[in-house]
Amino acid sequence: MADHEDPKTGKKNKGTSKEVCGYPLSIFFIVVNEFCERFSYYGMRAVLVLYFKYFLRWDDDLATSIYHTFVALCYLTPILGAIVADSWLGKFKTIIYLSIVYAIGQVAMAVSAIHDITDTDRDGTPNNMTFHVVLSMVGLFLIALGTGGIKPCVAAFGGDQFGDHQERQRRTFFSVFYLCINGGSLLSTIITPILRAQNCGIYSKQKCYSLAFGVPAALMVVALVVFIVGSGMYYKAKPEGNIMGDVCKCIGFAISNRYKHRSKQYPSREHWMDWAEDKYDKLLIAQIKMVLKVLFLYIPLPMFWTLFDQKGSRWTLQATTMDGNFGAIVIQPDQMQTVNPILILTLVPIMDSVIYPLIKKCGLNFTPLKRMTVGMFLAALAFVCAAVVQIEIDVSRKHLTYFNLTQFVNGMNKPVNVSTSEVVFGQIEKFHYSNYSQIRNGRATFFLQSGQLSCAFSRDFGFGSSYTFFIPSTLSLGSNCQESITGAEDIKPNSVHMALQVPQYFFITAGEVMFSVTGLEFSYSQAPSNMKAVLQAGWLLTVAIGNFIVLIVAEVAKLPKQWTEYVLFASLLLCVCIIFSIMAYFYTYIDPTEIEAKFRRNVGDDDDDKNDKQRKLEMEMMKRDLDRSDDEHYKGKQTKM
Ligand SMILES: N[C@@H](CC(=O)O)C(=O)NCC(=O)O
Repeated sequence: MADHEDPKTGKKNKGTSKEVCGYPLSIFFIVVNEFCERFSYYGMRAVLVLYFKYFLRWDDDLATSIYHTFVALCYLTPILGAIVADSWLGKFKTIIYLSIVYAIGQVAMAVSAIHDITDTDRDGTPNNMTFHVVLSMVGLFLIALGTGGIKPCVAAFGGDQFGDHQERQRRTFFSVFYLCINGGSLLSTIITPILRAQNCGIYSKQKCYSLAFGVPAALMVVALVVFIVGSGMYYKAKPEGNIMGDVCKCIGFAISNRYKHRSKQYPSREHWMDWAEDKYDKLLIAQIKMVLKVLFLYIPLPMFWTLFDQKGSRWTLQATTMDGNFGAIVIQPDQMQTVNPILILTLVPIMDSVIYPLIKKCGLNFTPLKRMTVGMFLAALAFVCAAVVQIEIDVSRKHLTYFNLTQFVNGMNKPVNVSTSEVVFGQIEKFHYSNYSQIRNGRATFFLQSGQLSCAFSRDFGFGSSYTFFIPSTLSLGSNCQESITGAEDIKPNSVHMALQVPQYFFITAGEVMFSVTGLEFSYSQAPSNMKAVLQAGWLLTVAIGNFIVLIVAEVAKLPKQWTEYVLFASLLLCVCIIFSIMAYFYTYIDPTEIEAKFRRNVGDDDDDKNDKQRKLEMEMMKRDLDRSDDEHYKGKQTKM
């Protein structure tokens, strides 16, 4: 669809096919697409670490490492997506093609979690683990490519749909978009752990990871279909050329040119990027300088993500050693992650409409960089809370899992069959015992059958407990199993309650609102008009690096106690927070539009009747303006930090 220009106002009006309440109708499809895609991503991610641990039977460290490698990959691929969209396919086609790759990846994950495929001896465990590992790794790679690749495209594609006369609607769209992300994440993080906790299988029943991955796969297909249905209504901007490539080439030229002219006989230039002036447009150089200033500030940021993304790994594993019985409901360890989107949905409006205005009323200038510093501090505090909870668990804990394990000893002189509605213990020979089997938390009823003898008994199981039940030799027709069968508690249930994780979730989410939401807006406001995507990709790269840091620190530190690792991460972030606050203090806000306008006025117009000397003088003044960042505009105020 082409741009339409209002002949009276001269304003651009893009997606004019249909409008609802001032919004282009096409936006509806994009918002629904984002909701389904985030449901798919967060739903799969919520159960991932438990899939590694309990299905693939990896230890905590390997599970955590692969989890963070995957998340890191998801945030490395946005660069790829941005390049493909900008220089080749355009956003629309990139979203379509990569969504297909994404959906295939999700399906591969779901198939990899079907234990029956390789369970040749039908004992409930896969016999060819390599098949499951390889298929799930291929699936995760495709998902990372898809989700990361479309990430910088979808929001920007949504923004493209608005005409110049729809500024207010465009702003609202971005807020709704963020709420949709967290709505999708909230729902999926509730639903997929419930699906995972079901028992399913053809030959034997096991935890249903295939369903927990299958539903996100289905939602990704829905996301794709919804996006395609809206196809006829979208405004599809043409690819603008590979701006990232231009930026890299320009920087490369500046460095090599500087190196060529390293001898003292050449006068030095004010900024090293000025060495690119011999070949590149001054406007492009000015824009790159703005980007580099922000990228420099990004250097300490990965540490925040290092802590933030551990809620999906270490914190979920921590929850497996806790008691999730909340009375009316029983919370699964992976469901604790829902606390984050719930708090996001409440904290974002509270911050925007109450806290920030209140701080402003108190006369404090709570600039974006100050907010981000406070956000980092809150994340460090969250890890201190996690360490305290961990100490509490270590003191009370006797074992490492939240599953309940049960075995039977048959004291009778004949075989007996034991089962529940979900688990089959099978036939236990006389004077023999069964293997341990996993039993769901809460009340379970066991059915015993031996010849004419048939009876049932029920017991309550606390999180993480383990029992051995004795079937007495005296058990006979008409016996009361409820009274005759005795049980010994091998392992006591977990006693530290999952509610104790709420403070750490509160601090990490308050930190996220201050750090992440503000950081996104900061990156957008400080980026030159044609490099907003470059800075978004740079911002997402900090998430990727943060996840790699988890791997490095966990590998290098190899701390014996989990709580000491939490304290280590909190201390590291605190140090980084101090460094960032110093860097932020020296940062001065710029108004990219103003700087660009000055350059355009003075550089682009060759027909200008100013004489060369005058123009040169003005250019020098502007360059100084930029290098010293004299334009300390932030929302119309002179401000530092
Ligand atoms: N708060 C997160 C969602 C979550 O962790 O459940 C968020 O908003 N992330 C941004 C995104 O783009 O996914």
